[in-house]
Amino acid sequence: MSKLRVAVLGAKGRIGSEAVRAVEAADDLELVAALGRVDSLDALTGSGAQVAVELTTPDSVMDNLDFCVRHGIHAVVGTTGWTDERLARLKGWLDLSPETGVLIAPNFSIGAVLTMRFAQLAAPYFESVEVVELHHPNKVDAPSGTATRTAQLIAAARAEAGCAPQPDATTTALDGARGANVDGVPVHAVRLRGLLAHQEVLLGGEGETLTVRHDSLHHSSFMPGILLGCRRVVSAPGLTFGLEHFLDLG
Ligand SMILES: NC(=O)C1=CN([C@@H]2O[C@H](COP(=O)(O)OP(=O)(O)OC[C@H]3O[C@@H](n4cnc5c(N)ncnc54)[C@H](OP(=O)(O)O)[C@@H]3O)[C@@H](O)[C@H]2O)C=CC1
Ligand SMILES: O=C(O)C1=N[C@H](C(=O)O)C[C@H](O)C1
Repeated sequence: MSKLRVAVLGAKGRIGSEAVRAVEAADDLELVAALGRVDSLDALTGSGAQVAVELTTPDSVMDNLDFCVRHGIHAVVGTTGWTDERLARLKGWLDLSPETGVLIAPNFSIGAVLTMRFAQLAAPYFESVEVVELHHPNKVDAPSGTATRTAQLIAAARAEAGCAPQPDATTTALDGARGANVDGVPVHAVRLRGLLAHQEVLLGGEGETLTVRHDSLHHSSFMPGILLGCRRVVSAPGLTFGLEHFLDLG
């Protein structure tokens, strides 16, 4: 059986370099290009890449995806910075290339995907919910894509269940003291040397709290999700947002 031809964009970065090794080690995948910021995207078409793994920066990802979709190259995207406006632009490109698939995964680790699912499940049963994400200090964005997505899922679950807005009696606060407000859910971002990628969802009700915590201790935690994304995206045309759609979570 022929191997799936995979390229990595952002190949010298923290996660990109790990992805290069993971693709090289996979029996059913062939690494055909490993590109950095200065390399031409023509290497994608020249190498016959079928899937591009996009692990660059929020300022590069749109141009890279524009190129991939225009050339019918499927994409597995871990890069953050997704807004409604960016998603709409991407969907517009995909409409013109209906056989091409793009997976955007706010987080490729199974533990983080499950954290989001557990938080979504628990959120309607508690009066208060806050998200705390903790990352290495070289991370360019805040809050993390995972924390933003987690808060959006929590807010949607609470709205669907008819929950009242959560109480917050703060009348004075220093700017930022209550974190960022994502759809009504406070999200706090910690940047600390020694950390990699961590998240806590704190839920509080009368006389009890529940904490859902996930820790990525090494970039290897993201690799099974990236490899699964490569294998599945080729038969999933259009936009898939979230790795959970490629997992059988029941
Ligand atoms: N979804 C998930 O599970 C995960 C997502 N991420 C996300 O992935 C992204 C990368 O993170 P991280 O590896 O830590 O960041 P790094 O800064 O370590 O890596 C980014 C790399 O991309 C390169 N780059 C920038 N622009 C381009 C371009 N146009 N073409 C090719 N390469 C380019 C950079 O090169 P240069 O240094 O020259 O600028 C750099 O080597 C972030 O958005 C991060 O949040 C990270 C981990 C997990
Ligand atoms: O930059 C990182 O490191 C990570 N980025 C992603 C995010 O913003 O959620 C995923 C993970 O948290 C690691």
